[in-house]
Amino acid sequence: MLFYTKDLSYSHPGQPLLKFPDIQLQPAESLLVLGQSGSGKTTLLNLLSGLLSPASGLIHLNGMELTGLKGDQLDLFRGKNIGIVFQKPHLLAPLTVKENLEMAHFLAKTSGQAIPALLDELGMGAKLNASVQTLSEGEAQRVSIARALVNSPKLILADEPTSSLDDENTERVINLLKQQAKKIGAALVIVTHDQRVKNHISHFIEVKTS
Ligand SMILES: Nc1ncnc2c1ncn2[C@@H]1O[C@H](COP(=O)(O)OP(=O)(O)OP(=O)(O)O)[C@@H](O)[C@H]1O
Repeated sequence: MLFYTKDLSYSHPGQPLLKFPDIQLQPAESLLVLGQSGSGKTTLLNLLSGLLSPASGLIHLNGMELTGLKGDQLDLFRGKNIGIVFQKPHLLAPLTVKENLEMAHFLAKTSGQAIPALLDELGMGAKLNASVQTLSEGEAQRVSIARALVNSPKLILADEPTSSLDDENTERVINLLKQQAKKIGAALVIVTHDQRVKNHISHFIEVKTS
C-alpha cells in the first residue's frame, strides 16, 4: 500500500478529541475528504502533511512512518514526497512563475520534474517567465498545482482547491490533478464541499465529530 493511516486522532488545545477514519490508497488512487464545517477536515490534512503531530495513530507513506520523523528530516521528507495545494495559490508575489517552481526544487534539495515541460502539460507554458502578479485566479491555481507536483511527490493533498474557480477551471484543475497523480504514481487526497468535484471522484471518507 503506497499510503495508509491507522487510528489517527488529534486534539486542539482545550478542544474535544477528533478521531479520523482510516485511509488506504494505492498509486494514482483518489480520495475525497467530506464533512461538515468544523468537523476536522483541515486538521486531518495538516496531520497527513506532518504539519501537526497526531495524539495517536500511524501515517505511512512510501515505506516511511511519517509520525517517526522530526525537524529537518520531516521537512525534507515532506518537500520530496508530499505536494500541497491550498484553497488560495499562496505564490511568492515578487517572483516569476518559473522562480516560484524553482523555489520548491530548492527547498526539497531535488531537481524534480523539468519546469517548462510541466507547465506545458498544465497549459501554462507561455507563462514561464511571467510575474505571478499578472496571472488570473485560475492560472495562479494551476501554477500552485505545478508547484505541488514539481518534485513528483508520492502524495498530493488539496484543501478546497476549486472553491474560488468557475466551472471550466474547476473541471480543468480536477482533471489535471487526476492526470498528474496517474503520471507520477501519487495518491491524491482532496478536501472539498464542491459538488462539481464530487461528480469526478467517487471514493470518499467522511470526517465527523463524535
Ligand atoms: N488552532 C486551533 N486551536 C483550537 N481549536 C482549533 C484550531 N484549529 C481548529 N480548531 C477546531 O478544531 C475543529 C476542527 O477544525 P478544522 O479546521 O479541522 O475543521 P474543517 O472541517 O476543516 O472546517 P471547515 O470546513 O469550516 O474549514 C473545529 O472545532 C475548530 O474550531
